[in-house]
Amino acid sequence: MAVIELNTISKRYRNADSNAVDRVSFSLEKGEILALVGESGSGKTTLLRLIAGLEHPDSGTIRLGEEIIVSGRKSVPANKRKTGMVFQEYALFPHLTIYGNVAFGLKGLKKKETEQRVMETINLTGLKEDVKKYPHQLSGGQQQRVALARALAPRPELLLMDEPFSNLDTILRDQVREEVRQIIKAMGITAILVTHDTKDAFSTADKIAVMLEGRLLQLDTPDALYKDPNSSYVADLFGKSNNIEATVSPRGFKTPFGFVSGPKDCPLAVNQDKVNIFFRAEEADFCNAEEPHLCGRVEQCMYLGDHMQLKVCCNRCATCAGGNEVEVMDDSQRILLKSSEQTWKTGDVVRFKLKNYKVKAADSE
Ligand SMILES: Nc1ncnc2c1ncn2[C@@H]1O[C@H](COP(=O)(O)OP(=O)(O)OP(=O)(O)O)[C@@H](O)[C@H]1O
Repeated sequence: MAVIELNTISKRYRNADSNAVDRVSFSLEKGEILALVGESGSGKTTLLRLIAGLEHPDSGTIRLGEEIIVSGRKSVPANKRKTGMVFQEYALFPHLTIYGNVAFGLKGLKKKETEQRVMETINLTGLKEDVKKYPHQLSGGQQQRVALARALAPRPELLLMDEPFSNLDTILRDQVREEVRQIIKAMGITAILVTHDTKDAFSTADKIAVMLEGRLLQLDTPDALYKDPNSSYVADLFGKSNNIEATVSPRGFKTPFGFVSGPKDCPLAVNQDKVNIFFRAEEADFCNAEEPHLCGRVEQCMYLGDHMQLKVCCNRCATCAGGNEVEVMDDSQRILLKSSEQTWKTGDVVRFKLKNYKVKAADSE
């Protein structure tokens, strides 16, 4: 059984024109980490607060473990829900030691049990040397671990984290993400984190939910979201993508860059004349003229340190000297390719083949 299950949860703030959270449903299995990503105002924090019990939805139900915690007017109070919360600014108690901070949420346990639980959690989070220190004596990364230990000490069924890495500098952030993931995984806890940063989501989460205007656009594994996004919004959120128009023919797809051989059992190809071919820059391989290939001309080269990014125009575009016909260029006739070679220049002919691509309905964008 899923640890947490949301069913068509909606929330509209007083005097607002639209829902901050709009009919969101999903469930998570034990030990899964979910990242909620989306632009500012998309409803991520509101959704987290609804799960934590800091807000009440207008409709929908939430189940945590075996208990329905939200349904109609029923709402289990926040302090009775088996959730732990880590806030952006950590919210540690400055007058308490690390031990005191971690022990804070363990009221009700006997002294010996409390001691055992605190030390167990402190060991897991690598804070053993710091138990007697105060928060101001610790680095940002260490404070983050204290906040995590404090949330985990009561052994919640669900850990909620609101922008947990945003106070850390870039180098520390990479390290802390990894540590946080390892700790959560070691404890087998189900977790939801809210972040603006797609790198946080990719490196920490097992699944990512993309939100826009209160709605859940797509919830999938990082790999599936990257390689098979269900909308151009999701595709562009995780890096530049190529989405070229194509016409279906018996053996494949005619694109402005040439012919792409079709997979044998492509369901879209049967019923549709026009489709989109979707691929990431790194899913194209450069090749020579002897192999079957797609072809275009370099319109712009960008040196990006570890690779060159080539903006490539199809041969039919107005800006390409080699075009037989002049057409008005639209975005579908420009693509991005990645190259480790640094010898490209504007106007060069580029031949490439697609290692991977997805066929999408032309009207799916
Ligand atoms: N307490 C509130 N009262 C009224 N409106 C609110 C309140 N909190 C959030 N909102 C509105 O609800 C919508 C969703 O906000 P929310 O904070 O959940 O988004 P978010 O994705 O977490 O944004 P951010 O990344 O900037 O924190 C926004 O339009 C916001 O202005």
